[in-house]
Amino acid sequence: MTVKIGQSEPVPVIEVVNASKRYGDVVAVDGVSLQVQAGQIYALLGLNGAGKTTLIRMLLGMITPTEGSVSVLGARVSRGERAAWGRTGYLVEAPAAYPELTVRENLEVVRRLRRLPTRPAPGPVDAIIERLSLTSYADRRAQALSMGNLQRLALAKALVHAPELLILDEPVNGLDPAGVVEIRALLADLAREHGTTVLLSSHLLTEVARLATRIGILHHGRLLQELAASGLDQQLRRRLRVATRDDTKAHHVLSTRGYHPASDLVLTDDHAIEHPEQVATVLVKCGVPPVQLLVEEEDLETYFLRVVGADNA
Ligand SMILES: Nc1ncnc2c1ncn2[C@@H]1O[C@H](COP(=O)(O)OP(=O)(O)OP(=O)(O)O)[C@@H](O)[C@H]1O
Repeated sequence: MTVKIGQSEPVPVIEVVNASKRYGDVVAVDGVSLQVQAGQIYALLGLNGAGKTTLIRMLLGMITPTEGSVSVLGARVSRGERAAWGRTGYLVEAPAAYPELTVRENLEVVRRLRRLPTRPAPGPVDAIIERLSLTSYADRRAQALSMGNLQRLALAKALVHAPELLILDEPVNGLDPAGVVEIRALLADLAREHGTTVLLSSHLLTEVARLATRIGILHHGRLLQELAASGLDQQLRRRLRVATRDDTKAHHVLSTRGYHPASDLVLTDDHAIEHPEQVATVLVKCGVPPVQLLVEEEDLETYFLRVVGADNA
């Protein structure tokens, strides 16, 4: 799926240009520019208060930016503008449903609002109930659902009209591990098989790394970094941890051979990490053979905290 204007090049499904949102002294979103291309799963990653929800609300026309512009599916977003509504599914607040209505009835309300036909069988409501594993809950009232199933119902409501673009604020909140895996598979399948573009927010890099194709790191309203999820591995720092029976001597030996060991014999020199066997050889030759040589890799959460500069907070 591509969005085209006349004969020109495909335009991004989402385009944010220098968008800011201020609330008095608080700058919730600060000069953000980003593009999301068709079929991407773009994750906005940020700690609490980073500005994710504010940016998502801007995309949906719920908040007007103080500065800059936001376009979705080729149309400039402004308050009351509904052009993209029929082609967009979204989940932005805590999952809400009519408590007295059943799962099927809740979805039926959305079907009517969106003027979707009931045919061909099974119809959009039953199809989405099955797709989101809600079949055994279809006749249960929403008020009797667990948090996870309520979240699943909210996703079903966002998907019932098979949107081209799906915008989800923290979509796996409240789901158990099996539910997280299921939603991840569903979103990946939507992007891969149906070309659906997904923009989601999360504060969990580990989760996002498994799901997203592109990641934008937001902090204090600013987009600090954007990267392809496939390039994440190269961003993770590595180091070589060495242990010997005489670390003081080993430290001296390594320091005089062009390495830069920390006091606990951790090396961050590239050539040490690439060639730990050379470190071992030096130590053996100088009479302090290593009892341990371990290349350690930064985990994803540490990387994220390093990028947002909060690791020492
Ligand atoms: N209506 C508002 N009035 C004043 N400040 C606001 C308003 N909405 C958001 N903010 C502030 O803007 C900043 C960004 O909030 P936002 O809800 O967008 O962050 P978030 O990344 O979605 O956080 P969370 O993960 O906690 O939902 C926060 O400091 C928040 O307190």
